[in-house]
Amino acid sequence: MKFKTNTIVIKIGSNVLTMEDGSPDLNRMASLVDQMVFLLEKGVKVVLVTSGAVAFGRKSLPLTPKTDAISKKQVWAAIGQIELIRRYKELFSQYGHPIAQLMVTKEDFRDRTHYLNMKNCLDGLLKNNVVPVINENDAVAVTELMFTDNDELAGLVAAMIDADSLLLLTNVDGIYKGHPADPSSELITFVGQKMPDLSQYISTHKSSFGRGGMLTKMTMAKKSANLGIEVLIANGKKDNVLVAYFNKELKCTYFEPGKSKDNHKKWIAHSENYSKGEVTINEGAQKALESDKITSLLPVGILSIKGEFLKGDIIRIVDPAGNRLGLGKAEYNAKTANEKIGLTGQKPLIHYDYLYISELN
Ligand SMILES: Nc1ncnc2c1ncn2[C@@H]1O[C@H](COP(=O)(O)OP(=O)(O)O)[C@@H](O)[C@H]1O
Ligand SMILES: N[C@@H](CCC(=O)OP(=O)(O)O)C(=O)O
Repeated sequence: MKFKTNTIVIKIGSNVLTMEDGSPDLNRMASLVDQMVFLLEKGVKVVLVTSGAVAFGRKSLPLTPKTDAISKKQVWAAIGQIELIRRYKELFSQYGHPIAQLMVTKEDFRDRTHYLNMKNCLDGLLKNNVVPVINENDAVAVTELMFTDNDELAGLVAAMIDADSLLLLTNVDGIYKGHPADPSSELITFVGQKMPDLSQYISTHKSSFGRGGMLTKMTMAKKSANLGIEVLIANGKKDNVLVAYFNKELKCTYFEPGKSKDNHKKWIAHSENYSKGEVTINEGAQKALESDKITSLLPVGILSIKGEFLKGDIIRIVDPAGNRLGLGKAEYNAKTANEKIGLTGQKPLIHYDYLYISELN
C-alpha cells in the first residue's frame, strides 16, 4: 500500500471526540491535534473536517424531551461549535499554529461561483500555513440543506482542493466483512478500483453519535477514490493513528485512487444532488460519450429534455431507458436546448471539459 502525503483532508467523527457517556473526550482531541501538528511539521498540508458540535452542545445544555429534534440539533450545534473550535484553537495555539473556521452548508457547493469562492479561501489559508477547520453549519442546515453527514462534506472538500489523501477517522479500524464487534469479522484492508460493491457487508448500525453510518463513508470513499484521491477509513480512537498513517503502518481500509485529476470533473461528479434537469440521449450519443474519445454532448444526440435549467446549471444525463449515465454543466438554458433537440451543426449542450460519465453505472 503506497501513501502520498502532500495535502490531506482529515475527518474526525463525533464518536472519536466523545467518551461512552457522551462527554467530550478532551484527551483524545489533544492527542489528535498533537499528531496533526506532527504532520504539519513534516510539511503535510492539513485540512480538518470535524464533527462534534452537537455532542459538545448536548453535554453543556440539557434540553427538555419536549424540544423537537430539529431545534435540539440547531441549539446544541450552535452552542457546541463555539466550545469545539475554542478547544481546537487552544490546542493548536500551544504550538503556534494558526487555525481558521469555515462553516458550510450544501448550498455552498451548489453553484460554481460559491464553490470557487470557498476554494479560493481554502487555497489562501493553506498557502499561509493556516489549518482550515470545517464543520457543517448545523444551525441553518436543516432538511434539504443538510449533507448526509460530514463524510460527504469531507469528500467534497477533498475534491475541491485537489487533496492527495482523505482520511476518515471513526471508532472502528475500517470496513469489516460483518459486524465490527464480531471477533470473526475480517477487516477489508484494500479496496481496488475494480472491486465489487462492499455494501453487502455493512449493517445500518451507527455509533451512538454518528449520523450517516458506514455506508455513506464507503460510498463517499469510493467516489473520492474514483476521482483520484486515496482514501483511508481508520480508527481515530487508537493512539498515534496519524503518526501510523505518516509512517505507512496504519491498520485501515485503504481505497486505491483512480487516475482522474480533472478539477471541473471533480466538481461535477459531486453535483448529483444539485442537478436541475435531465437530458435523455440516443444510443449513438451514449456510445460516443462512453468511448475513450474526447466527446461533447451535441443536440443531435438528444432525445428529450426535462426540467427548467439555466446556463451553468448541472444536468443529469440518462440513456433511452432512463438509466443514469452521468452529469454535465449546461452551456445554455432548457428553453434553447429544447429548440435545438435533434439538430446538427449546433454548439454542444455539454462541453467535454464539464462532462462526467460515471464508471459505476
Ligand atoms: N461492515 C462494517 N464495518 C465497520 N463498521 C460498520 C460496518 N457496518 C456498520 N458499521 C458501523 O459504522 C459505524 C461508523 O459509522 P458512523 O457511526 O457514521 O461513524 P462516524 O461518527 O465516525 O462518522 C461503526 O461504529 C460501526 O458500528
Ligand atoms: N455537524 C455535526 C456532525 C454531523 C456528522 O456527520 O457526524 P459524524 O457522523 O459523527 O461525522 C456536528 O458537528 O455535531
